Amino acid sequence: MTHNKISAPPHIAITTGEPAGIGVEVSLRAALQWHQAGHTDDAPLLFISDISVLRQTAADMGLTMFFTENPAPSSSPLDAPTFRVCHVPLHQPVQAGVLNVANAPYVLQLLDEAIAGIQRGDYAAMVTAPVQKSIINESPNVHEKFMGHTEYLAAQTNTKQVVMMLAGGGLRVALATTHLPLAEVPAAITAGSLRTTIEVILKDLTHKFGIAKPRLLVTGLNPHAGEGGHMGREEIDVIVPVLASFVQAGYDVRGPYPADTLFQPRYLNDADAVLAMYHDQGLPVLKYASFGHGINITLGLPIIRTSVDHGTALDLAGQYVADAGSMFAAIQAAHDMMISQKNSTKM
Ligand SMILES: NC(=O)c1ccc[n+]([C@@H]2O[C@H](COP(=O)([O-])OP(=O)(O)OC[C@H]3O[C@@H](n4cnc5c(N)ncnc54)[C@H](O)[C@@H]3O)[C@@H](O)[C@H]2O)c1
Ligand SMILES: N[C@H](C(=O)O)[C@H](O)COP(=O)(O)O
Repeated sequence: MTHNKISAPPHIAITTGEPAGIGVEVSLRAALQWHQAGHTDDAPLLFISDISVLRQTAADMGLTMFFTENPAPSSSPLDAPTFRVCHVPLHQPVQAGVLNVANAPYVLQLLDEAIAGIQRGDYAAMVTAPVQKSIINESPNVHEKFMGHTEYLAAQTNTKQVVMMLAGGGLRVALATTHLPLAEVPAAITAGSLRTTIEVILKDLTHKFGIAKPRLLVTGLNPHAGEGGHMGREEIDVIVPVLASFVQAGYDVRGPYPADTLFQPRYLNDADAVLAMYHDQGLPVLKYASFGHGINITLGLPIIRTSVDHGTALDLAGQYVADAGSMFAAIQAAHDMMISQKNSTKM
C-alpha cells in the first residue's frame, strides 16, 4: 500500500469493495459524474483500490479517466478527469462475477486504509462500494466474524453503538438491530440499546443532517405493535417505556406504531425518520421507494461514512450495465454531511 500525503482540501475516499462485483464500475461512473458536476475543488474524490483494476475497468467501459498515485496529475491531458488513488494491490487477479477468497483480506484493507486516512486527516469522509460478507467470513486469513461495514467500522473505531440508516425516496429508515439472525432480534432490543440507538439518531440528525429538532417515528416489533400484549410483549415491556422517557425529556419521538401501516404519507409527512426494529422490517419499504438511488449511512461513528443501497450484484458484474445512481447519491450525501458537520461545529 502506498501513501502520499494529501494536501487540502481533504478528499472523499471511495473504497471500491468486492473486486468481483459491480463496485469498481459504479465507483468509476459515479466519480466521473461527480467530476463533471464540478466538484473538483470543494470535494475531490480519491479511490482506495488497486490502480491497475481501475485503469483496466475504465478502459473496458470506454471511460476517459486518469489515475495517479502522485499528488500532481502526471500524464493526463489538461483538465482531463484525473483521480488520486491510494493503491492497495489485489492479492490475486479478478474474474468478474467470481468470488475469490484470496481477495477477501484486500477488501478489508481498503476499509482499514479509509479509516486510517480519515484519522490522519487526509480524507474527510469515506464512501463504500458493496462487499460480499460471505466470502470475507470464508477467508482463513480473516479471524473476526464480518457482519457488514456497519459493525466493522464500529469495531475499528472503538464505537460502542452505531446505527444503520438508509435514506431515499423521501424516507429515512434507521434500524434498531442490523445484521442479526431474526431469532436473535427480540433479545437484542433492550431498553439500554434502544435508548442509545435513539440518542445516536437524534444527535446525528442534528449534527450531520442539520435538523434542529428531529421528529422520529418508531415501529413496534410484533404484528400490530403487539396488539395490546396479545401478540408479543416487547412493546409494553421495552419500547413504550423508552419512548416515554424521550417524550418526557422534550423530544419528538412517537410510537410504537404497527410497522405495516406506518409507511404512509399521513405519518411520514410529519417526521424526519423512522426507526424500525430490524433489517427486513424497514429496508424493503425503503428499497421499494428508492432502489438504485438510496443511500446507507452509519450514524454514531466519529467519521462520515456513506454507502450504496445495493449489493455486489455478481450477476451483472463485467457487463457494465449497473446503475451508478446510488453511488453518486452516496458521494453527494457524504459531501452534504461534511458541510452540515462543519456548520454545526461553528454554532
Ligand atoms: N453496502 C454493502 O456492502 C452491501 C449492501 C447490500 C448487500 N450487500 C451484499 O451484497 C451481496 C449480494 O446481495 P444481494 O444479492 O442480496 O443484493 P444485490 O443488491 O447485490 O442484488 C439484488 C438484485 O438487484 C440487482 N442490482 C443490484 N445493484 C444494482 C445496480 N447498481 N444496478 C442494477 N441492478 C442492481 C442485482 O442484479 C440483483 O438482481 C451480499 O453479500 C450482501 O450482503 C452489500
Ligand atoms: N444492510 C445493508 C443493505 O441491505 O443495504 C447492507 O447489507 C450493507 O450493510 P453495511 O453497510 O453494514 O455493509
